Amino acid sequence: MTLTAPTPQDTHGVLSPDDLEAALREHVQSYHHQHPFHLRMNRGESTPEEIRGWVANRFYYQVNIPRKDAAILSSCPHPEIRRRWVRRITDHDGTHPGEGGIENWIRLGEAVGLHREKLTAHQHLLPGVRFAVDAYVTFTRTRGWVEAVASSLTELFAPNLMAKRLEAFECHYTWIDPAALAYFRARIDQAPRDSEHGLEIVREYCTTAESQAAAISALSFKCDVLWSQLDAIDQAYGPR
Ligand SMILES: O=C(O)c1cc(C(=O)O)c2c(n1)C(=O)C(=O)c1cc(C(=O)O)[nH]c1-2
Repeated sequence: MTLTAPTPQDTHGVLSPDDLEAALREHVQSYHHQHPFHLRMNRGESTPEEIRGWVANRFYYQVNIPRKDAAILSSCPHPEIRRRWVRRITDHDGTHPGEGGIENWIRLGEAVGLHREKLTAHQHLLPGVRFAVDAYVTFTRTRGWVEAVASSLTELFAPNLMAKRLEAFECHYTWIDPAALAYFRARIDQAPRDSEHGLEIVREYCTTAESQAAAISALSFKCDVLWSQLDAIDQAYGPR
């Protein structure tokens, strides 16, 4: 195979890494921080029942995140990427029983009045949330690993929302023990580290018009996953 400089035709429609990143970042417009359920929650207007419904249903997302990360690990052929990506699994699962993000989420559940056994058995799970989360896991199992990585990039937008949420919980929902908010405190540092890595991968590997379009549509799909979860939660627990 001869290596020649790309002709103008080869690069037609291909974005520079910076333009690709800008196109991805534009998706903040459809991120779930704008969902009416989150807006009400951050204004301090959610009832205890709404908060409980949200915590119980978001638990299904939480427990499935390490499963989708394991799917990405299984299809990624690069040891140097897997070595960094694997950290996401231990962040959520912990390295010992009683540690990690899932356990912290269960403690949040208990602090809002949910029973550990009912929460972990998904007894409160709404069908719309199940379908949305399952669609995310299936996406990462069936698409190429770079597309799956791109779908995680909603985390680019998460730290602002987490910081606002933490403030709202501490200020408005004083019936919740602040120690139970450990999950959100941890994510404020973890999300930027994770999204920086994801972005680095997408910038490096999406070098054709097709792969760039696939990355952008993966992120759009993921915004829909998050939005659909909240639609289902809002419909079940929000004001009529
Ligand atoms: O509470 C949120 O608004 C929120 C959003 C997101 C996100 O944007 O995908 C994640 C999380 N939380 C989160 O806690 C988390 O661990 C997480 C992992 C991922 C992912 O796709 O890999 N997103 C998110």
